[in-house]
Amino acid sequence: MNDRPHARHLKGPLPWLAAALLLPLVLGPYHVALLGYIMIASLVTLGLTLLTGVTGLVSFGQAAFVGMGAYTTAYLTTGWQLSPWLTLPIALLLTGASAAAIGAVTLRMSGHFLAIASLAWGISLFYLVGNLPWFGGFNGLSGIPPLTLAGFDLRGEVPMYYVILLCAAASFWGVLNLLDSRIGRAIRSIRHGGALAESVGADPARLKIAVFTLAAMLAALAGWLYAHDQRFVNPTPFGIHMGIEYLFMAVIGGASSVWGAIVGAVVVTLLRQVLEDTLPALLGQTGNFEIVAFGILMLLVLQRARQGLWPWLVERLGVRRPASAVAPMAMPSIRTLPARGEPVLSIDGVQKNFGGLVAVNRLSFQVEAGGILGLLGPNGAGKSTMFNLISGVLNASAGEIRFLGRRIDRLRSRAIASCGIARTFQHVKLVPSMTVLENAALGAHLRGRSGLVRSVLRLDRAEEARLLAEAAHQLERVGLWAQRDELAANLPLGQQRVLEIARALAVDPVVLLLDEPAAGLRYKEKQALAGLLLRLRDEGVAVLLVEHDMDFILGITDRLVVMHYGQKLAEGAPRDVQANADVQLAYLGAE
Ligand SMILES: Nc1ncnc2c1ncn2[C@@H]1O[C@H](COP(=O)(O)OP(=O)(O)OP(=O)(O)O)[C@@H](O)[C@H]1O
Repeated sequence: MNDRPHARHLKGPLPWLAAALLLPLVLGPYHVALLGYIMIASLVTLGLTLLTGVTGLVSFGQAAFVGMGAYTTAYLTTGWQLSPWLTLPIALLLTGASAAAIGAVTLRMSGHFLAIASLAWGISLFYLVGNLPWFGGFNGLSGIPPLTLAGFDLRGEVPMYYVILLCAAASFWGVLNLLDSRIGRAIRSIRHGGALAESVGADPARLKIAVFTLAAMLAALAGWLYAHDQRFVNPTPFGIHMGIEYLFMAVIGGASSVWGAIVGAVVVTLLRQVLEDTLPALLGQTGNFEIVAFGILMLLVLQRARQGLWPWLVERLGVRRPASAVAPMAMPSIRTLPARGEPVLSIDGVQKNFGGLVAVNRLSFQVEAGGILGLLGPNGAGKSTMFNLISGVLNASAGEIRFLGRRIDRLRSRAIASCGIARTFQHVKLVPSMTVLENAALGAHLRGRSGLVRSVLRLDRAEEARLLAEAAHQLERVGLWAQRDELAANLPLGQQRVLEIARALAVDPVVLLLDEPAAGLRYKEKQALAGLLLRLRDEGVAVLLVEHDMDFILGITDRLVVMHYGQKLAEGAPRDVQANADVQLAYLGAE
């Protein structure tokens, strides 16, 4: 893909930043002020990009957080005469803390429940501020002091433009850094189901709250800038209609892309300006007719460019990411593998009921270090349920599961991953918008330590290079090195399964749980996979395999457990199990 003749690469944001620095030299005060306003809006939209486009959480309430930032500084600078530079961290912390509290309650909800909750907090904060006398009610607060720096008064369009530009550039830089980090990859995986993030040891619930808090803090920064730019605040610009307009900006610009935040803010703000100026004259009466035009634009974008204008433009121009400059290098292992033959997983009388259905019925078996155990059974026998019980996606109704003697059947998936139990999924779970390399690096999540702040400030680069080198090593190991810069969505299904194995190997597993890894692979690819699994076995890794391909499973497993209606029908060496009359009747006979 990257060597397509017409492929162009993004030059990076520096030329744009240079242009933005020079614009006030050629534009008049009105347009400089308009640009400042657009950049303030793009800060809120940037937060929404993180929240909605990247993490998949819809919020109509972002304008309320803008208001929180604006009112905090308005109140403290006019009522308490605090310096605006002091009110900035106060506004950020207060809004961040409120968002964390709101997020802890509402982010458990998903889908439309969260969107409805965001409407609720957006509306309540609007009326709360409007009705509190010390915030000036619906008349608002005026006399907000201008920003000053080393004795210089920064009032006026041009000085404020540069302050806003500095804040916006720093925020975009921080968010880009975050998305290009260990934490960023985990955040990007969340919208594809918490099970994926948990399977590599990340905590989706905490990450969601962190993203929500960060988005609210970006909105608060926008509010602080707005208050000192306008020097007057009232509740109107922070109402629910603005919350919806910010969401329009994110979706129209392209909610999954950071640069879409700017495109959306530019398009919606300019369009509103033009429509507000022209529509009353055209229609002969005043009213919020621009909302109708936004609605139509939104429909057009959703019809023609569902991902938003920026991704649409990138695709049309054939812009490609530059190739990754990473060399494969394995990280030191974080665990010592148990001695060959030692039982690592002990399943003891495990049962799982779904209402009246017993999907797994008092099943017992062991998985040993340096061995490949195949779990067989006809459709509906309970194999995937057993997988999900071991990996912590489901809790057992009865029985015990032990890993190296320690009970794990009450642990969550991420705790199980941190023990060194890595898995793939029957229905492939990848982050389609991330490259093959990034998807593999997701598996190395627990092998890094850098948190959100270090990632935002780009202090994680040395660790990040090690994680990517490890991911590259695993891609080389499974035969996907050549595809490292390809988007995961562009791989054929068989290779997507192999990529899941690379991601699982990056966990540095003691046990590898593979759910139908050979499904969709061609003959040669199956042979390569068999070779890889045998090498892993020889290195001492324990492999538990669910597979329907008989030749594949008979060729590589040391032992087989056959399930039927949730129960164990047979266990033993592959050839013995194959010859077992009960198995032939129940399963092999049906082949
Ligand atoms: N979450 C669930 N709720 C209710 N029933 C379920 C659930 N998950 C699985 N089952 C049922 O449990 C039984 C075992 O399903 P499971 O998916 O574990 O079988 P399997 O052996 O993996 O089958 P396949 O090879 O088709 O994937 C089936 O009857 C299935 O319908």
